Amino acid sequence: MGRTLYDKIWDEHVVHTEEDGTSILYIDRHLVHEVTSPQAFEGLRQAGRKVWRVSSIVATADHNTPTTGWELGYDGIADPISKEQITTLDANIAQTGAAAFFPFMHKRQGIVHVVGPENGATLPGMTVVCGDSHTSTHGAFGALAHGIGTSEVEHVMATQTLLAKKAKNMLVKVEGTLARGVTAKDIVLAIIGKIGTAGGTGYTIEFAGSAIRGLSMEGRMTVCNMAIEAGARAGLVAVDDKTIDYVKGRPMAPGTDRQTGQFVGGVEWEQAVAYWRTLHSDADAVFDAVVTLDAAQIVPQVTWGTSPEMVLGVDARVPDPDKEKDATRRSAIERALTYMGLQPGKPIHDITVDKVFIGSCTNSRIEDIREAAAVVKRLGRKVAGNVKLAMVVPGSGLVKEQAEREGLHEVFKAAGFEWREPGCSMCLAMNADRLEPGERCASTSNRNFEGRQGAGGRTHLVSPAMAAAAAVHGHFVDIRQFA
Ligand SMILES: CC(C)[C@H](C(=O)O)[C@@H](O)C(=O)O
Ligand code: SF4
Repeated sequence: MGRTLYDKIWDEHVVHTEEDGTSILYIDRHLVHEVTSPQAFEGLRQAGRKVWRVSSIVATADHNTPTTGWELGYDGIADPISKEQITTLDANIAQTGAAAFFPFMHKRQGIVHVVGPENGATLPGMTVVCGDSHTSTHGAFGALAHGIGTSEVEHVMATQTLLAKKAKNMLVKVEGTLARGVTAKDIVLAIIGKIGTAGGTGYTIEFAGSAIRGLSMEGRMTVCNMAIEAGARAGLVAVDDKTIDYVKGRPMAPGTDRQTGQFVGGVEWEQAVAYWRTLHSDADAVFDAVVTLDAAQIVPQVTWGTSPEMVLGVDARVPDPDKEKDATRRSAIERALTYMGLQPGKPIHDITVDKVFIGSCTNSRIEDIREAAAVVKRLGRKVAGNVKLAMVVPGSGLVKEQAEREGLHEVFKAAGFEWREPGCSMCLAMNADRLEPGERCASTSNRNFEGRQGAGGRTHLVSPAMAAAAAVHGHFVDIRQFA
């Protein structure tokens, strides 16, 4: 019987399996950030253990880093806890070492899920872990990547392995052509709208079909990023030419000269590519569940509630709980509408916003920034009067640099957006960027839970193009009319 992509990577890394299915999985890449690593490092120290394979670690600071005031250096980190987490990471890496470390303000610093792929730290066929749920992002490269908890971070550091049970295989197939202006973000929100936030629980999801193949690597990362919001710990996309082209010449990829940073190829590269080309599900592989979506039917998506599955097309109206027969769901809708301050039946495009956040590990890569800038340019308008703050937060220092090289920051600044330093920022408000109670935000991030962007804040998840259009119109608009 044929194997799925997930089966193949699993088989390649499993060290031992107990009768009950509990397995020991070898881990190739360990991504580390400042929030979930301090206890792990401390635990190792207390037990007198060393990091098993220092060269598997790639670390950066992202959640707590400020997006302004970098001229002040570390003194610009106002919150003492944030500062402590960032300096603790510095000290821990100074002590243990790492294959690469991009500390606060380093030119390659950024959100760990942007930084990994960018530096070639994420490669096809790898097992990748990070103490962060959105590690699923890296599955876009045909890598088995998932988030782990702090105690598992310590376990991986100590043993280079993870205890895991194999998940079931789910195939989500998106076939056909997207309407103009509809993006990877809309695909993944539509998938979550269809299968729900528990739809992928217990599965590893492989995203496939012509619409997924048609996406850039950035788009595939956006889709895999939100696999966790669909309940799956890992998402995957098969390796193809786009994957290999993206990886080629990245600093930590095979075939790149470590001294000059130039691609030189060679046997290591050839062997890697030959292996990577096997990283797809066999034609006769059997999936435990298959879901299909027609790309042509996907409308730009906007979440209206407090869970990513509470999502509709921009042409829809806020749902009416009275029309929901299931009592549990009815009360969930009622509670969400109360929190969100929305009336049933209100057209989604009439919802006005107070703030706009373009950023996060879902949508802060160069393509996302280009998409948003293109909309701002095309609409030729300034940030609407009712929008108090519209901010663009690049995912990494390299994304920022590239965007500036292309003059995109000028487009934003001229329209009244703030152009910030890289980091997680208002995705989860661990730094100074946050919503005030009652404020409503169009956000390109991945979670719209109560209080996610600040206590009492109201989040609507959208694509970068939709967020940019909402910023200049002051309310949601259907991007297809401008695309
Ligand atoms: C802080 C971290 C543990 C958390 C996660 O695991 O995802 C964060 O990145 C998030 O997005 O909520
Ligand atoms: S950008 Fe948001 S979702 Fe991504 S790692 Fe940071 S806090 Fe988590």
